[in-house]
Amino acid sequence: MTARLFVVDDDPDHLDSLCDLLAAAGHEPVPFAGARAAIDAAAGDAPSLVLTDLRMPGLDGIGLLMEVAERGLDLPVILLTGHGDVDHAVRAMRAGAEDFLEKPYDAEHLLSVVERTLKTARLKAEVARLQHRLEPEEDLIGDSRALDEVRRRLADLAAVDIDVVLVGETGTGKELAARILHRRSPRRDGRFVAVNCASLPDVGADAVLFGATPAEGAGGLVGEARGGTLYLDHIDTLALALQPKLLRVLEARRDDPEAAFRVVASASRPLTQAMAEGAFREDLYYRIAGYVLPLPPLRDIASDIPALFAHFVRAAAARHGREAPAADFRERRALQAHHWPGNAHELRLAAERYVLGLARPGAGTAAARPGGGVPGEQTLRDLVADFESREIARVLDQCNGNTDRAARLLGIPRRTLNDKIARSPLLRGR
Ligand SMILES: Nc1ncnc2c1ncn2[C@@H]1O[C@H](COP(=O)(O)OP(=O)(O)OP(=O)(O)O)[C@@H](O)[C@H]1O
Repeated sequence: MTARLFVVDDDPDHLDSLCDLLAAAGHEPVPFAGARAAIDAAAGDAPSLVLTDLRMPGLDGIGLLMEVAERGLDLPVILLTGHGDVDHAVRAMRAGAEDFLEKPYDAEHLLSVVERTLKTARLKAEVARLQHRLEPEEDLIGDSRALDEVRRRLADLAAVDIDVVLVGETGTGKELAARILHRRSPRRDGRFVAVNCASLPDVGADAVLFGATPAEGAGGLVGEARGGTLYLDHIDTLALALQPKLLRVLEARRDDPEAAFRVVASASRPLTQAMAEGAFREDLYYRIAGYVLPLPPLRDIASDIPALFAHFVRAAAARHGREAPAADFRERRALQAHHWPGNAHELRLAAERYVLGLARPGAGTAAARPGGGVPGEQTLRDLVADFESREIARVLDQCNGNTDRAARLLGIPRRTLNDKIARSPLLRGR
């Protein structure tokens, strides 16, 4: 199977002959005279393997290995060492080299080491992919009507080939929803590649996104999403300079169904707003906004908060090796009364503090909800009385204040109704 390999050597003759050997074996070698250039290119469009000389001026083979590890690049590296360079070879293996070959090496032997390394890397990727598919499916927690609606929409959208924009405040589960879309879509064999547009570097974002060699089409992170899902988080912050290129790549998807991928983009504000401010291109919007799905903030689905909190409590308890405490009625009410500007992120932290015994759920939060009062202090009796008063007020309105008819409709004696009216501050002044 043809593989793209980076070959690094400061000796041009040796570099040429190595590349010829690899090309003759059916691979696609990319030559580099220095380690630095190879690493920068790998960060944009990773090859299947790097074959590098150990001793080079500037960054040497060990330095290259260390940078690969530091940048979290999952790249097998084979080192070519000088004869008798045992110390360096040992250091290289410790630094994470896949293998090393002593010069002068036998061409056959080099090719067999390359093939073996490529095979191991493919197997590792396959195992990771299968493991991912075996992981328990994370689903949206909550059964409020709004969340049910989101769930239904996600199921409909997953089945069809359409790009989706998810709009919601931070922590409203946009990434979770995007992963659900990916998992349930016909393209789930491809990868789910998440790109946080807000944390792309100022310099070099182009290569990270599209690859270092634009002539070859989309490489980089966009290339990795081929056949899968490209999740563009915080797309409203994508630099204007990168937007036309993204548009071109998305348009090119149509020409090559094999390379096609679904775009799921997310934003914390409507993209139409970013467009009106001139921060987002209209043509790109109309390319990706196949369907715009809003995700509700926690304060709008307060009935779901206790279940989500319990989920985070269980996760935090497992992580810290503690018992999972259960919030009591008052605590659950306090949680529901909070404004939760950080939504699930904030709720997760509250759960962690609760598990560690650092704070009660909702402690110091009730007043944070605008106009929310202090429901955390209410008892069940208060809540029932509150509900009863509202129901009586509704029926009284319906009967134009006629207590006889209202008592009949409510199924209680008129005297009882009058008593309740006299005792309720809400009803007394009516
Ligand atoms: N309804 C939900 N059910 C289960 N887990 C949820 C739910 N909502 C959010 N989460 C969890 O809360 C965490 C934060 O959610 P997520 O990262 O999806 O939010 P986001 O909207 O993408 O946030 P940001 O805007 O900050 O990127 C994740 O671990 C996610 O799995």
